[in-house]
Amino acid sequence: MARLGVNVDHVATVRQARGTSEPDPVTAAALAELAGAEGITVHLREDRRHIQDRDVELLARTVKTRLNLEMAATDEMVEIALRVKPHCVCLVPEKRQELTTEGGLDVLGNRDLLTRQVGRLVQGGICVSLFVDPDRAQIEAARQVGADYIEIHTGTYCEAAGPVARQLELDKIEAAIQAGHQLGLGVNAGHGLDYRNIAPVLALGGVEEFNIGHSIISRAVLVGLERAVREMVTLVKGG
Ligand SMILES: CC(=O)[C@@H](O)[C@H](O)COP(=O)(O)O
Ligand SMILES: NCC(=O)COP(=O)(O)O
Repeated sequence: MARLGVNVDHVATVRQARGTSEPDPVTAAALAELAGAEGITVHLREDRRHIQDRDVELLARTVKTRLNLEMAATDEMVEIALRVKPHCVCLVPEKRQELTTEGGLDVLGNRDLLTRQVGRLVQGGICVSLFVDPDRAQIEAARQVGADYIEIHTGTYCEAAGPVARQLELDKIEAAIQAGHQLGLGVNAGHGLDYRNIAPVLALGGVEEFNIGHSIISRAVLVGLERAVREMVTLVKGG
């Protein structure tokens, strides 16, 4: 049975919008684990737009399940990972202007860099995953550069308009899961998954961990709003 890893980046997005200390993604991670999450994911972006270094350091000490640190394959990030020792690092592409990750890593085009950075992380005892599009050539290259896992980018499937396009993307994900297994890689998946679009991907089987963030944090804001308002109404009424 697959595991759920909860990405708490967007708890930090709300905190950073005010520059205060709340809501704290470290507290959110603990609540996610209490609710049954079997992993916590954070993306420490080079521009520090949401998750901060302090979050990663505290999460590395407090997460009781598995901490999956998403990051670019830069020297700065590899040095942070080697110091804080998350259970797993997922190397992802980053562009300064993007709103969120727009695709998988070009492993084929960055073999030398990735071989070096994956090697440093593996030597440091950290399991390494590469965030890739569902593309056999990229998955083979992930194996060649020494990754333990791939995380299949599901964003294109999630955004596909109409059943034909969506089925096409689902077929690519199915082939990618098979390719990963044939090559002896662990297979995770994520990006853009929500309460509706996850079912067909789950039905494919073969995915060890789903990393999901935006849809869970968005839903938490709405399902938690009524209670939060009631608590403030009680205070305002002097209750
Ligand atoms: C790699 C991936 O698919 C996501 O975790 C993404 O990197 C999240 O980044 P944002 O939270 O900044 O959208
Ligand atoms: N790696 C995918 C992830 O961590 C969560 O992505 P999203 O659900 O926030 O799109």
